[in-house]
Amino acid sequence: MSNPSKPGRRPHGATGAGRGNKKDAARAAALSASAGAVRPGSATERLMNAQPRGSRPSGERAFPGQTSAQIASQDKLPVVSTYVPKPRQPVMTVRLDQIRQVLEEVLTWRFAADSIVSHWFRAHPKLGIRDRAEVAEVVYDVLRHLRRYRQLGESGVGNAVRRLAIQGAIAILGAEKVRPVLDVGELAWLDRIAQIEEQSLSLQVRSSLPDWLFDRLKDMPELEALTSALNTAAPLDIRVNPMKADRDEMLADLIKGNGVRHAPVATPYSPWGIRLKGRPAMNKWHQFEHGLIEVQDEGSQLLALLVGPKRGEMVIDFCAGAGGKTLLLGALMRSTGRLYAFDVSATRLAKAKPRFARSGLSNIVPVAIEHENDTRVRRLAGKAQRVLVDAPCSGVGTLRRNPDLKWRQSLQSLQELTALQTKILASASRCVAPGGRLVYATCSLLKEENQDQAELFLANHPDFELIDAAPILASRTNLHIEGPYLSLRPDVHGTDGFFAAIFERKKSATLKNTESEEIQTLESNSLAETENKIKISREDV
Ligand SMILES: C[S@@+](CC[C@H](N)C(=O)[O-])C[C@H]1O[C@@H](n2cnc3c(N)ncnc32)[C@H](O)[C@@H]1O
Repeated sequence: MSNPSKPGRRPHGATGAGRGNKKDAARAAALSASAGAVRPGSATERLMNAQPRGSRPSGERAFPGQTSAQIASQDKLPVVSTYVPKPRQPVMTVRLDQIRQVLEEVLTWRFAADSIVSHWFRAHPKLGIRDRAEVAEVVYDVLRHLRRYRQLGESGVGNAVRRLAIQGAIAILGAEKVRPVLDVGELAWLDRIAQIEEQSLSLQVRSSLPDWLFDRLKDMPELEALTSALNTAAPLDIRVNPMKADRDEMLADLIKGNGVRHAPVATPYSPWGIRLKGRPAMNKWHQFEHGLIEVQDEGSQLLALLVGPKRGEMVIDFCAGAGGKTLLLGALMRSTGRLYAFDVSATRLAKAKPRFARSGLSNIVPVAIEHENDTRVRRLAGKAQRVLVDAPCSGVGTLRRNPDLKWRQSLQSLQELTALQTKILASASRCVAPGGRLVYATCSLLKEENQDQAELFLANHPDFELIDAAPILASRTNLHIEGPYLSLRPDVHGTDGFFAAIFERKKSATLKNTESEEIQTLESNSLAETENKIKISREDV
């Protein structure tokens, strides 16, 4: 953090002695007023007597009898400043206050934690990289352990958010750095909570889960391992662009180049993944700028294998968002065919555009739709060989990266999300051609959003059948799952929590009346005359 009172830093406007600018006289006057007795021959005395350099005729010495070496050394006098430092606060005092400020914003839950943190950093541009990292890491630690920290904080006094900041700072930065800046009351409180046995706290509190979420996870096997993994920061997974790079070559390049400090290793399952430690500023790497690599969790990479798009096909990424999965699908299609990237959020699609540009893909058609049943969706009824629904979901599988989600979601939002997922899945399924596949995916661990949705879909869509994900993955990776669904867990697979189900539209399926009517209407509206009689141009979709 920028601190004007730091030793060695010159306050704004202070210049080196002997520079001879107009401020020298005033500075000398100030010095004489403040310095008291000036030691004869000292640097201060020389500074006070020095003429501004510009006023000295060329070649004339400042003091008769001075050698040129003495004059030269006079130009290198130590910095003397009129700055009177305020009593300095210890760095940790400032840090705790910064963390408290950010937490107070985040805990309103009005916006996602990552946007609040970035916004706060933009408002404090003088913070250095390390300052930012410390603030962000502690804020995220507090979000991960909020319920436990709140319970332990109850026995303290004063500002409750500060007590959260203290617990987070101790966990991330160490008690030896934090304790020296605490007051007696805070130290006594810390000593009291240190006596509490961790196991005496309920599992809900220990794992810092809200009740609605705990109730839904509690019957999962190895619950403590799961919750502990969800409360641990994730590594950074990146993916090579198969159109432009080879994973092994990229790995070698990173190991000897800009990735060396982040211990890059191949991800265990995805053929395109590389895992990095820490938080590299990867968006400044030339490999990123040239579209050779992208950030993508290994679980998301595996989804593309389940979709399995081929060259020349028509494929729809129904909830494309910022295009993470679209990019890999497009590359697997070798930039041929047509890949529609639908989303109701034009803002998210706009964020995808620079990624599409970097990737070098030319087969992607981004389309901002009004809702899942938009006319532009209905025009594609029965046309697509592959449709991916990466559905909006609770995001419980991504708590390692987005710990605020567990506090920002609720039972009510979960119910709204599941209703939306059902509707999106039904609409998207209409786009699937007979014999084509629909992949439904979430980054959730919750049965309501996963298995229950898959079963409901199958019950309501007898023209679709479930395809086992296990052999598809076994043929391309060394990931062996039970099937028929893909369920990934951070504690077992080292990825975010993911779910995917594959449905195939029976070859014998005939388009439902409503679907054929939609096509006929569109044809009679003279949108026809392209492949399969329905024209969906890049412009009009
Ligand atoms: C899990 S995110 C998708 C992430 C994206 N596939 C990626 O890999 O970056 C879900 C997306 O669904 C979109 N969405 C929400 N409601 C939708 C709807 N009714 N139809 C289509 N997309 C919708 C959201 O805007 C959001 O971008």
